[in-house]
Amino acid sequence: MAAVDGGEVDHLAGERATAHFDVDAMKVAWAGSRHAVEVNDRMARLVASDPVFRKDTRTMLSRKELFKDTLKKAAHAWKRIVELRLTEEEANLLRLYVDQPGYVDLHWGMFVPAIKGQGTEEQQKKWVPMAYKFQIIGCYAQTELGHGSNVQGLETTATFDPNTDEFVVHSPTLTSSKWWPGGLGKASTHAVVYARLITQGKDYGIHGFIVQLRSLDDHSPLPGITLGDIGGKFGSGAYNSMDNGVLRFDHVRIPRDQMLMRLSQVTREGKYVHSDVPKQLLYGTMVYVRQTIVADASKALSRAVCIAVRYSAIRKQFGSQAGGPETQVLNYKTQQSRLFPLLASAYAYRFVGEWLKWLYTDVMQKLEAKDYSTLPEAHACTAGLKSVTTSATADAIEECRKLCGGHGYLNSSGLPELFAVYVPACTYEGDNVVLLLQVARFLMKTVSQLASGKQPVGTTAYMGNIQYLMQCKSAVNTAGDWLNPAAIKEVFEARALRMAVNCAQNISKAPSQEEGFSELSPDLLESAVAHVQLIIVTKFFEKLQQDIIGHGVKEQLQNLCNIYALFLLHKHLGDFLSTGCITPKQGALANEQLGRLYAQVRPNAVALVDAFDYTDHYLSSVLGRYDGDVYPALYAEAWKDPLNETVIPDGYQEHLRPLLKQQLKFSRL
Ligand SMILES: CCCCCCCCCCCCCC(=O)SCCNC(=O)CCNC(=O)[C@H](O)C(C)(C)COP(=O)(O)OP(=O)(O)OC[C@H]1O[C@@H](n2cnc3c(N)ncnc32)[C@H](O)[C@@H]1OP(=O)(O)O
Ligand SMILES: Cc1cc2nc3c(=O)[nH]c(=O)nc-3n(C[C@H](O)[C@H](O)[C@H](O)COP(=O)(O)OP(=O)(O)OC[C@H]3O[C@@H](n4cnc5c(N)ncnc54)[C@H](O)[C@@H]3O)c2cc1C
Repeated sequence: MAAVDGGEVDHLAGERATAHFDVDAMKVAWAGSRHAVEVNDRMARLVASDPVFRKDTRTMLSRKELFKDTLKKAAHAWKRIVELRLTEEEANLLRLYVDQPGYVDLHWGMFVPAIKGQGTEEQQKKWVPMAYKFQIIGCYAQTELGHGSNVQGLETTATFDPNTDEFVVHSPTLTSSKWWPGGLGKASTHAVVYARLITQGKDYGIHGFIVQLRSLDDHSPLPGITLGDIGGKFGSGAYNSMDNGVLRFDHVRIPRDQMLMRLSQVTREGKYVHSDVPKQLLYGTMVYVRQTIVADASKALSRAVCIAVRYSAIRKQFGSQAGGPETQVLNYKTQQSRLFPLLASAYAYRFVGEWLKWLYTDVMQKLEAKDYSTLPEAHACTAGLKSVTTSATADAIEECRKLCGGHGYLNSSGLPELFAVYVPACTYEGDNVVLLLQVARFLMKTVSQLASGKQPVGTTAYMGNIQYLMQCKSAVNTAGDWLNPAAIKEVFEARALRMAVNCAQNISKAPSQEEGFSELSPDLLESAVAHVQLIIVTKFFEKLQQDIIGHGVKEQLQNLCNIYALFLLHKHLGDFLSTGCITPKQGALANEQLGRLYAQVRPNAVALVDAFDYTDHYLSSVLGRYDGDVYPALYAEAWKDPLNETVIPDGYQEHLRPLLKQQLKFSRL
């Protein structure tokens, strides 16, 4: 049976007509500038119009086919980047819209930044141009079979041999095998390897080394190196396009100058010298990537929300008893109360991601000038925001799948693959719980310094207002009062501070700081989440203070900001009540206001997801199509499944026919 033809109609035109704002101006607010809209659009369309970048049959490919397809796409993307002389910004976007995880992500996302951040100028001059021209392919080999979170616990050794001026890189145990690095399994020729530096008989802890893994002539592993892929991962398609790898070293020798020596050096004689920079700069690449992961969260979340909103406007159920039309599921208040907070979160993460990028750039400039004072805050912000936004996004993608009912479970909805690709973000680049505990540690330090009169700055500046925030009571009296940014900010600040102070007080009752921290760690996690949510809410309000142009755009963003904040208040009502920041009545008023805000978003919902400006190719979802022509597309998609290549399935003769024709009968029948 062939596919049914779809019409040329925009089934969502009615929805688009009800929008109260200028969608093109909203595109600018979302993307950050008119230039960003233009370049995003151009790169997305370039990818969408190129048959090599098709991805509609991806989930049906075998692992080998998928990997080969990824190599093909990466090579083709590079060819186009060179042919069209794309700028770095354009090239990054082109890769983003190709939308298939692969070795290039780690090559550009971690290998190059690691060399730039931790290599000397000389090392950068030698290695970066080769990496930029793809004469070498690199990955980031830190995690081992036995240790990922605990970086200080890594076991791989790099022992200096002064006789030959080389390091001997070795995997002393099974658990020291490098395990997980993306791009390592099959593609990379080089890696930045993290290993314990041993010289003159002393262990100086973890350092980075550039190690060649494969021959540049025939790609075979170099002597002493064992490596391969670690095996299939969660979901079909999805992250299986990536060759996450295993790597073992058997006394592999590398020249001394392949230790990344910007932060510390080993001299020709084997003397260890540490520069006067904080040793945590070794973790700089992780800080950089965590910051990019926050921006990625808004991308992934907005994709899922775009699919769920458009489909919810098309899908109709119930309400036609009198012969009238059925109800669009988007009109159900339950659908709105599940979906609109996710829509608001997508915008919130987009703006906090923008701010985090600014913070990161600012910290980097300060580091260049040898000012290391903002490093702890940069670490806490990147770790905390990475954790909160990825956990919420992973949950939200799954919620969007459910919001699309049964069809959301089909691969052709795009949601299963999006979830499977996205969910490891909660683990990679730092397990989300481990990272939140880092934030909590930073908060406990800040609280303990309050007593000494040290004024907190940046994202913890609110803690300086401790006298007021520990005893204030919200003055909200009506549902409308919750639209006042000051009222929202006050309760979020009071909640975060009171939770942190409670933890600090309880820790101080324990026999030791360490025992108290461990005992209180579940509470500390919640305290860290409260602090990070305050940052997101605050940055959304700050965004609204900026010059936002376009008819109705600011009003829509205000609604979304209020939804984001009041939804969090509703979700974490227990925190706000138990810390005495609000009364149960005020909690109920917040919920009442939320309902009103959802009603205001409803006519704008489709236009608000249109403002993400995603092509159908990037969305890769029959449910999220721009034209809303969902049913013919679903129908056509089914016939593409390999199972439908023949009318009679493979296996009929061996297993179905004998069963159907069997003469044996159960004796009881
Ligand atoms: C375009 C680009 C696209 C990119 C796409 C990429 C694709 C993505 C694909 C996926 C790719 C996935 C790729 C991958 O997955 S790569 C592998 C990622 N691995 C991890 O993230 C491991 C997580 N673990 C750690 O980071 C450390 O072990 C932690 C932090 C847990 C402990 O650490 P440690 O054992 O040392 O102990 P400590 O807790 O006593 O801390 C000691 C002090 O250090 C401070 N501190 C700690 N950390 C930092 C920091 N970072 N900056 C500044 N400071 C820092 C800390 O506050 C404390 O300060 P103080 O309290 O003493 O003052
Ligand atoms: C898809 C993917 C890609 C990756 N790519 C790379 C890469 O390119 N390069 C690379 O080097 N690595 C990579 N990794 C590895 C990744 O960085 C680690 O898996 C991650 O840091 C988590 O470490 P772990 O696996 O050791 O988890 P574990 O630490 O073993 O976590 C197991 C459980 O223990 C809990 N836990 C651990 N420590 C604590 C603690 N102190 N307190 C409370 N709870 C704790 C965690 O919350 C978790 O629930 C990748 C991983 C994945 C899944």
